Amino acid sequence: MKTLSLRNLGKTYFDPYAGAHVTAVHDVSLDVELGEFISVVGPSGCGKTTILNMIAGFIPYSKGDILLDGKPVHGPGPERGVVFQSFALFPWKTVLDNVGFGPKMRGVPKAERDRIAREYLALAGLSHAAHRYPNELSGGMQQRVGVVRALANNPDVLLMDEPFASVDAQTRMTLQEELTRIWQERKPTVIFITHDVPEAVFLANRVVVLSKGRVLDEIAVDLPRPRVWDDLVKDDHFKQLSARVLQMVRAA
Ligand SMILES: Nc1ncnc2c1ncn2[C@@H]1O[C@H](COP(=O)(O)OP(=O)(O)OP(=O)(O)O)[C@@H](O)[C@H]1O
Repeated sequence: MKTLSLRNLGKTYFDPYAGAHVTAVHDVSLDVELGEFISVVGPSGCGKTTILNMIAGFIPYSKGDILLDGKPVHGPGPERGVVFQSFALFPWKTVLDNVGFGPKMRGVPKAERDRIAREYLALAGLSHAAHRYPNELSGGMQQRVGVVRALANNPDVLLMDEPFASVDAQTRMTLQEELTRIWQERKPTVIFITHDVPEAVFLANRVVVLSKGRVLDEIAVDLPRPRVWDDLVKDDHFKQLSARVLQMVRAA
């Protein structure tokens, strides 16, 4: 398991339509501890996805450093798993084979990768769906498969970009509870991007608020775990923390 450091990270894009450079990320420094769960919030266009894509190694950074266990990150790697809003499952593969895909790419033999996939499917309450195809699943189930597919690679760092944005509110709350439960069991380091302030607070140990490509502030979330919505909707401390984060995002 590894720690993640962003040091004075910056990203400038060339915008071909404007014929000019756009600085999406100005100067971001952040140390993420082993097994920490960080939520990142901020107004549209503040650079959240750009930062996540740089950590994933999908796009190069323009300045600064990203260090994973002290080593610079350049390009994607199996120690960093990514979950997007779109489910991005392979439609021609069963759920079991979707989840076993990462281990397959690492050369894990079939029996062992099926065992790994079944273990993760059980963790997400999806054992019954192992032999179905993605188009036979609801949106919430597809997103669960997306999450366990990333986890089946046993990543040190799980990068999540608004993974629950396209499911209904009820399913979303269930997925949030499940994710906190799975995280507590496996303890990967998680960076979770969201527009939803209560979601950010519910999930994280720390919420990072971005504004115009910079870190505006960070708030520690000292709510006890396990976290369940039935308790937290009535919890004054949860409400206060959410209100503080919301104020910051609105001021960002
Ligand atoms: N490939 C690109 N080329 C040029 N500009 C880009 C590119 N990708 C992002 N940008 C610009 O960089 C800035 C930050 O974008 P980014 O998608 O990282 O923000 P975000 O906080 O994730 O936004 P949202 O919450 O709307 O998803 C925006 O001004 C955006 O227009």
